[in-house]
Amino acid sequence: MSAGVIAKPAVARRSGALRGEVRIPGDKSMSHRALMLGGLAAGQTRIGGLLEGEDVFNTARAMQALGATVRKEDGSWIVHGVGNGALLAPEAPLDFANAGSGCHLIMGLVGVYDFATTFVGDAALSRRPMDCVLDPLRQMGVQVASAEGGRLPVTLRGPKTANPVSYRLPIASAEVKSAVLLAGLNAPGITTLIEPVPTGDHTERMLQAFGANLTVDVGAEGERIIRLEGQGRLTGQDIDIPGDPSSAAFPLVAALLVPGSDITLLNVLMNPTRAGLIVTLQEMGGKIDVLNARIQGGEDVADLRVRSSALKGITVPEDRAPSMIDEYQVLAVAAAFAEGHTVMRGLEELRMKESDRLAAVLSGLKLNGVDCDEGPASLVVHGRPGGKGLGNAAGAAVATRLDHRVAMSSLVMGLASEHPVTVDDATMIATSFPGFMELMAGLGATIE
Ligand SMILES: O=C(O)C1=C[C@@H](OP(=O)(O)O)[C@@H](O)[C@H](O)C1
Ligand SMILES: C=C(OP(=O)(O)O)C(=O)O
Repeated sequence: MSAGVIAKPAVARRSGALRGEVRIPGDKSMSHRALMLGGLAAGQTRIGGLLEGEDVFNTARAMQALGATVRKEDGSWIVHGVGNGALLAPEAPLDFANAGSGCHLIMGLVGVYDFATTFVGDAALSRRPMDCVLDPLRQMGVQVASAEGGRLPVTLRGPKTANPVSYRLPIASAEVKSAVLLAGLNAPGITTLIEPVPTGDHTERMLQAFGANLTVDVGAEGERIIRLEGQGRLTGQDIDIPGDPSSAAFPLVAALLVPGSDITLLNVLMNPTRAGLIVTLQEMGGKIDVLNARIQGGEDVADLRVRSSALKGITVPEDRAPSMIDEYQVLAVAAAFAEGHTVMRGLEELRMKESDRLAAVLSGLKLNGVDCDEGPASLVVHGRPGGKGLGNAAGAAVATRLDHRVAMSSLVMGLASEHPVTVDDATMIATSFPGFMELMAGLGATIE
């Protein structure tokens, strides 16, 4: 719950078959980047399909504080940028509330400028260590002042001229990669980023679309080597943002679990660096048909027909984690209804999100009768097909810990469990999926 907002509990009950066709709201990762690059580029950027969620609005406000103008006109968002290298010093701290991606990326974007910028956030964001981004920025010559453990509030002041670095990502994180690349935009010469395991590539794609000189090569050990020439010209673009696969995940898993369901999710981003959940659920026996596969604005997009399915537990390949990092909680819910065990490994990053998501998912599942085990970076779920005995008949509520995805995945679980599933607070859902309740109700889900 953000400061000043009253907690709103919610309860999901076993539903009849889910039916219908729905459009998924815009991709959050692309929405952040479109506002940032639009605000930086010279001229006008028009964004269609922007996610109108709290996280994205905080990025829009930050870009305004840095000199861009942002307004809505005829259903699209119009951004006028300042030109690469010409961001203005903000007059007040930039408040990112719950949004890690907005905060991490803008630390890179503006942290290398020769003025002070302060970053603040809500209790969940203030708990998240920022060193993953602060370390490479220090190497670029940025002075960092932070609360203990590299936490918010953080103040950054760039040098007169930033050093372009060659940086090997120590963790598989699209946010860290993007922060370094965005910082490289304001450093003379070539910034090189070496990525041992591929992560979400929206920053690379969008930088190229805005005119940056950016190349991607594959090294001898299969690593991606990204080179960006700093201080080049960026020019405003027209961008159409497809639906967010991380949001599509909730109605998708609900339809797999609720008997008799048959739904279609329209306009879903299918970029392979983001589509790990769909592949995993198909391997578990999920009936997911990829329809009308097409390229839209340089990205793979498709419609997904999803029918209820008898799922089987699998071992999820560890190297798939970056392509479904935000989807493990709802995958754990799917696994709770699958025959056999589902093993998920390589999840250390999950402890650094809005909540310690491994701990949160484990306690939510246990509260609702699921048999599961947690390791330092792993989760094993022992499924119960049909959901018999799952849910919490006494109405005990899952603690959502300021985490939108804990709230949504728990509610999905309640739609197929024998007993209801209750969450203590659904307000955070507005950060990434403001129309979640209405969309689910439109498909026939019973969530109050
Ligand atoms: O690049 C992005 O927009 C994101 C990358 C992921 O974070 P990490 O790269 O830190 O794992 C993901 O969890 C987050 O929701 C969005
Ligand atoms: C981790 C997430 O986002 P962020 O890092 O932007 O807070 C998320 O949306 O699940």
